[in-house]
Amino acid sequence: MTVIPVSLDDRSYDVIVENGLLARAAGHLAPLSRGRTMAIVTDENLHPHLATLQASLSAAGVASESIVLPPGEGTKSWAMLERLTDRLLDLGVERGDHVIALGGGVIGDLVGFACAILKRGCGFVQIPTTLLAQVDSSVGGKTAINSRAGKNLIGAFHQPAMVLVDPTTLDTLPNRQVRAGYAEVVKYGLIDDADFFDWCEANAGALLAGDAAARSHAIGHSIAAKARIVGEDEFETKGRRALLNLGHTFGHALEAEAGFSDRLLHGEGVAAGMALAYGFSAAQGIAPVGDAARVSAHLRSVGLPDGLAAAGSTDDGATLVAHMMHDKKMSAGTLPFLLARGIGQTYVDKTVDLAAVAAFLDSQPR
Ligand SMILES: NC(=O)c1ccc[n+]([C@@H]2O[C@H](COP(=O)([O-])OP(=O)(O)OC[C@H]3O[C@@H](n4cnc5c(N)ncnc54)[C@H](O)[C@@H]3O)[C@@H](O)[C@H]2O)c1
Ligand SMILES: O=C(O)C(=O)C[C@@H](O)[C@H](O)[C@H](O)COP(=O)(O)O
Ligand SMILES: [Zn+2]
Repeated sequence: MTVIPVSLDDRSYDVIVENGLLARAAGHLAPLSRGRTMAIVTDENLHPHLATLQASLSAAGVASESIVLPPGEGTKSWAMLERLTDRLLDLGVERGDHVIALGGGVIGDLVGFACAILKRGCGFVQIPTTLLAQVDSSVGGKTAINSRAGKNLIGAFHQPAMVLVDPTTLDTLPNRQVRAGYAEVVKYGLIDDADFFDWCEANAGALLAGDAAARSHAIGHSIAAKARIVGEDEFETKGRRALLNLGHTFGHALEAEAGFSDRLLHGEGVAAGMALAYGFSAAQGIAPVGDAARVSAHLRSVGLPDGLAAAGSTDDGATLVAHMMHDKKMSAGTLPFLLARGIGQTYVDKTVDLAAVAAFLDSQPR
């Protein structure tokens, strides 16, 4: 068992990583139940894992009620938020209760936001079941739904009380979803850890094939990186947490263009976005051209999009930049960009000319 602390004053919690943990989850959850029924929120693709969790709780004498939502990015919506909060209120969830989010980043983000606003805030626990959720979304307390204007625009910072990661749940995850989650793993190397990017280049094949040792290393290393950065800047006000947004300004625009559908998964948008961030950095003379080429080559080698063409983008640069204007990093009309001086040398640049970004995008092959 690996325990990774997330240190945030009175909002601190542990991320517990262990193969087979789901079947033993009640050992960690029962103390939070206060002898009351626990609500589990999940999606329709999680039935086997839901059964494992229910069995664990039931064996420990903890009653549970399950709320099963449709899968997919469309579930991060006002309609599903209303449906979920109505159900949680019907179940009589109190502020001192802990709702269990069992699923990927969609379930985690939606449940986290519902719990941030339910009765002005109740507790929740993350049990992430996708690679993306295990290495990124379940940790750090960003919660949100999408709105007509864009990605994650309605949300709150609300930390979970605990994160339980069972890497063996990934055995049932479709390959495309594993690859999409891998984009957020590579991100930690590109942000500030060139050695980890080297490790990714050497071990991506094994990791994506389900090798348990490679998977455990990637998950533990990624969670530790995220916990460190979130611990330095929980509310994204100090310029540190923004680094976790590498590739996301481009990526969210591409996701918006795809209508937040499975035409382009979040991780796929992030992969294309990271390639574009490195490509733009190289085009501006900030990063070596060879580093940008190495990033693109690695993403391509694992079957992730490495730019606009592979992401299926047809919009022109100005249209994509218009999507970016909704980015939450916007400040007094300026959009800070995550650029890089090289692999593992990402930084926040507040001087980027949006016309140059549009021109760069127009110069890219489609
Ligand atoms: N809050 C954050 O810090 C943060 C970080 C990164 C991403 N996100 C958000 O996370 C979302 C993407 O999350 P995701 O990639 O996990 O997608 P997801 O939640 O849609 O899950 C992907 C698919 O896999 C299925 N699935 C989940 N676990 C499974 C399993 N073990 N076996 C079989 N099928 C399974 C789901 O039903 C779904 O169809 C995006 O909305 C993104 O914005 C949030
Ligand atoms: O935790 C963070 O901070 C991140 O930026 C992690 C990202 O992978 C994640 O996709 C996040 O939801 C994007 O943040 P947003 O503020 O741009 O919605
Ligand atoms: Zn992300």
